[in-house]
Amino acid sequence: MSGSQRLLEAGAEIWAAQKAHPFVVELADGTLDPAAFEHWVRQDYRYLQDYARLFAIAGATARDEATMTELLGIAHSVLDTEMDLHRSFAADYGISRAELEATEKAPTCVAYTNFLVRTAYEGSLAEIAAALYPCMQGYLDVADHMAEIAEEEHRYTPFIELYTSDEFRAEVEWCRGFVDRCWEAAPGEREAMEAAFRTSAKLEYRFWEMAYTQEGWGL
Ligand SMILES: Cc1ncc(CN)c(N)n1
Repeated sequence: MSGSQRLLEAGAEIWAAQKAHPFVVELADGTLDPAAFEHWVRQDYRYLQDYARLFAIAGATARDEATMTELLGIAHSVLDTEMDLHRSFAADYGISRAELEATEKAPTCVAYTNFLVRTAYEGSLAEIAAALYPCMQGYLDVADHMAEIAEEEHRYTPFIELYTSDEFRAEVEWCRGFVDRCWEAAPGEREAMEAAFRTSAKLEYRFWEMAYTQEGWGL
């Protein structure tokens, strides 16, 4: 069994919980409270800044040119294509790019981005691969599930379209191969990879919950 399959098996119950989360179900059918979605847009924008940083650091750490090219290409596509979706959703809410950039991170967003950036600086390339994998495969699987249960087009359809697009699917496919190659090349890292994968996967679940409850600091 490949490394990515092993990790996905270890995270099966977290995947199921994500697909059943009310944020996911209500986004799919278009009934999600716009305030919860606005919270997601703002927090995810701040998340993606650090997510792009994770790919950039991984790209700088990689030894071979093909891996560097791919990781730095994904960093660019996050900053460009993916964050453009957020900028256009934000514009619908009358939120400027400067306001998005100035959004204060909620506790879950702090926890998730700190974990990713810390892994980027302190972890091995194998751990970084495992930490970023749930963010890619998780969004693709959740969006595929949304596309299956969505009955008609609505205000959130561009979200489903972006995360089920051929471009995003190809990036996820590459990340899966990256995880598999790290798993094979560094057997001594497998335990650390599984721990990083599970932490990211659980934080993915918590991120839906953060947006749905419009989590703040209460201060
Ligand atoms: C929290 C989170 N995780 C993953 C993705 C997909 N890049 C995202 N936009 N936001």
